[in-house]
Amino acid sequence: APDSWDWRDHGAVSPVKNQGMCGSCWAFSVTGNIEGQWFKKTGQLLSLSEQELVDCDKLDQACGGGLPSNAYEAIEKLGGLETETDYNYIGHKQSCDFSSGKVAAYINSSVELPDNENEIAAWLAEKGPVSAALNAFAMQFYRKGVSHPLKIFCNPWMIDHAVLLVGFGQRDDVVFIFLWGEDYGEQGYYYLYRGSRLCGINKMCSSAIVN
Ligand SMILES: CCC[C@@H](/C=C/S(=O)(=O)c1ccccc1)NC(=O)[C@H](Cc1ccccc1)NC(=O)N1CCC(N2CCOCC2)CC1
Repeated sequence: APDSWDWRDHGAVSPVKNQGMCGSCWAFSVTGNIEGQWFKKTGQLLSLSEQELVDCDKLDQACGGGLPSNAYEAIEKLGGLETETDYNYIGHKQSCDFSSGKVAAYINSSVELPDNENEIAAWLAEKGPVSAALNAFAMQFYRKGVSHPLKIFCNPWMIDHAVLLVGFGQRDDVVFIFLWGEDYGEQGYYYLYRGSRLCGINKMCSSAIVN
């Protein structure tokens, strides 16, 4: 893997979004990953719909939480994702308003990444931004710089938040974590120390596959 990589420099990451008062991080994590996979396949960066998942993904619990693995399966069954413009974000669950004629991006399958941080970095640099999950405890205190919470405050077995990894290595060998709302952290980004498997960031990395 290269010493550092940042998909924001390569046009694979849409502008920072804000999920509002809805626990839809799982949907944002997955749309961000699929935006990157679609970009890699077509060269086109689309902003894809989280609201479609909140309303139509019956395997997950809308604003009450979800799992990226369920969301990939739901997207395959639905037939794909509409754009943010066609199915815009409301921030609470409504009746499903999906129309297959408006599908802008599809996926064929999904993959779980290994839990080795170097292998995750290599995969990310080659294939695109990665859906990840972690214990979000330390995030609530984060303002800027490289977060290096003590393990006792960030139990890697208490994973409760899904995010999108977009890069690594610019500073103290960190992993960039894309968050929601640009007034959060550093322009909407959270930098976590890489190399100690902090907060379980390595345990649930995944990606959609677009053939
Ligand atoms: C209330 C849900 C909050 C939401 C997103 C958090 S959040 O609100 O975006 C946020 C933003 C900033 C800091 C901290 C948290 N969290 C989730 O969706 C998390 C994300 C996650 C957790 C663990 C592994 C992978 C991904 N998922 C969850 O909360 N859930 C996962 C599935 C679970 N199902 C219950 C029924 O049986 C099947 C499983 C329901 C809860």
